[in-house]
Amino acid sequence: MNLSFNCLRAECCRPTTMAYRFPALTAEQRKELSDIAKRIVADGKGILAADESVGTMGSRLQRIKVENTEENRRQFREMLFSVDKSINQSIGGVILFHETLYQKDNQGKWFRDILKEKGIVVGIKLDQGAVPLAGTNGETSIQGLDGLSQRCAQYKKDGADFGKWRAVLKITDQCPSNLAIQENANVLARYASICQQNGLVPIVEPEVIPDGDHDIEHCQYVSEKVLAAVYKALNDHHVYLEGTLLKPNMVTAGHACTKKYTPEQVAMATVTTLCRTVPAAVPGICFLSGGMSEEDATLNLNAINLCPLPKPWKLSFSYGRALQASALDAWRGKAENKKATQEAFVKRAQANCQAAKGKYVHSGTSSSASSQSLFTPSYTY
Ligand SMILES: O=P(O)(O)OC[C@H]1O[C@](O)(COP(=O)(O)O)[C@@H](O)[C@@H]1O
Repeated sequence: MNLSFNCLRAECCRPTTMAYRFPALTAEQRKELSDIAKRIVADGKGILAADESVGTMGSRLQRIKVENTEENRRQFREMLFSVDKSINQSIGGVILFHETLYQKDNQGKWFRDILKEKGIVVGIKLDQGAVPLAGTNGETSIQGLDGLSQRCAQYKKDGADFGKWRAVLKITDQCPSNLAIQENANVLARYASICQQNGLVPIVEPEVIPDGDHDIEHCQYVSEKVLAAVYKALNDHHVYLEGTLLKPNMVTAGHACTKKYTPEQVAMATVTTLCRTVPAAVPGICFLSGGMSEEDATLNLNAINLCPLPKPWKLSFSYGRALQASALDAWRGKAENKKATQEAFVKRAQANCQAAKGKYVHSGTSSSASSQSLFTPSYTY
């Protein structure tokens, strides 16, 4: 038998680079990756995305009139990471920014050790921001592939077990272009492959941002095109899907759309999109919150988990703004607000854990911070 052909039928015999003959990963590597991915999304757990870059954190802190210094960023994050150990019932992973991975608490203990002792998996933001795609209507690619393998190897030694890379696609009359879709899919796949080679589970984040007045059908059409391209590229790059997590946008109308949709409509459009594009081998899909209010992000996630369509993946959260807005509002840069800050964070984490099981019951008493829109126009770094 000639094994350099992928099919024995004469009419379609073509030489091929068969991944099974040149395996990208050993059985041990695959097991490690799949175990990490499953741990992060086990039993309704989700991810705290505390990986805001310095600039993004600056705009968060500006809202509460706190100066964007390294020490203020450290203090806020220490409050989140030092909550009671029971947080591990709702948070399976925390994504850190480079600076935070190398920070310590007031007692001199590494943040990463604090998280690991709680049984929480440590992740690291690996992308290095958007750059223009020439010849497009302001579209972008993401940089950070150069030296990525060395960075991943170092982060793995320093305690990280998963990575995150966010690509940004926008909806306008001409966008996203085919170039932006293909380029970002390919870069995400290359990043995912490099992560896996270094023992990090890649979180693949192709975000279709909610700017615009498009309706939900338009967002669904675009999200399907983007996700289909991403999974084609991941397959082309021999990425082991069982050792990945997807971080997509929910399928919603644009922020300026006048028509409003219920959580059930968002859920139906979102799960339909995922059914059409995301293989069942992917263990978990952790949504970003994309500027929704904390409460909307929780209600939509709950509706998604109640949606009567096939759902072969865990459907959970990887929220930045929707897990931290009330906490930031409670903190306002004052040490004496520690208890209120931690309570606000734990409350959102528990609510989203319930939503990831389709068991969230809205209490009817939302704080003003939790129902406030967290939308930031053109949220591209
Ligand atoms: O612009 P930055 O600093 O990369 O941050 C992007 C943020 O977007 C996310 O990918 C998703 O955050 P949201 O849930 O707030 O939409 C976070 O992980 C990250 O903190």
